[in-house]
Amino acid sequence: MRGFYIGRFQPFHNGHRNMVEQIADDVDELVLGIGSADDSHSVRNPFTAGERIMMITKSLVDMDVVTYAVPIEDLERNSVWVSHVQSMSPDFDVAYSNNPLVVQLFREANFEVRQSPMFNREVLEGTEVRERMINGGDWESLVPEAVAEVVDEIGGIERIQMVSGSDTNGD
Ligand SMILES: Nc1ncnc2c1ncn2[C@@H]1O[C@H](COP(=O)(O)OP(=O)(O)OP(=O)(O)O)[C@@H](O)[C@H]1O
Ligand SMILES: NC(=O)c1ccc[n+]([C@@H]2O[C@H](COP(=O)(O)O)[C@@H](O)[C@H]2O)c1
Repeated sequence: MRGFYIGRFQPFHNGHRNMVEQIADDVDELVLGIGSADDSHSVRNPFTAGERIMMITKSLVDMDVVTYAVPIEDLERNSVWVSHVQSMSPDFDVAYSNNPLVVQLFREANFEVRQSPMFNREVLEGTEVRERMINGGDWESLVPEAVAEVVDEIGGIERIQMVSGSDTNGD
């Protein structure tokens, strides 16, 4: 059985990793859809699709499940978004999400959707990780070690601090 789990993963954090560990109990293979793949260099979406692929691939290298990271660009039309996802992804049997719009769109397209509890959501939230990156807080403890290494390699902290200080970051 193959599952599909979409997120923006800006960045991939320990809540996402916990969700993948739980999903791995259900499926043999998992597609990770990298949502808003066309967006980067903004406060909400600082990292490119390619950078997020590196974070995810390196964070999941020890997992006993075959994973595929597939970039999915945003569309103006929610009504055809699931078809768009299917056009970019390997076939899948079940979709995983805790995002109400994503759940609704997949259910309307007759997919089975599974949700999970939120893990330590007070801190395991992309917005919190990005705020700590901007403010010089401890963001490393909220992400897999591999993500911290990728952020370092790409100069991610310098970038997010730069776009947060700009008035053209779209946020
Ligand atoms: N701590 C968590 N535990 C379980 N699921 C999570 C957790 N954080 C995010 N998710 C789920 O993972 C999916 C992708 O989330 P997303 O990439 O938007 O992260 P986020 O932490 O919600 O980020 P942001 O604050 O940037 O919106 C969504 O279905 C979201 O509900
Ligand atoms: N019309 C669309 O393009 C559409 C609809 C629903 C979700 N999405 C994307 O799916 C992803 C969902 O991930 P999150 O749960 O991280 O918000 C986001 O990148 C979001 O933009 C896009």
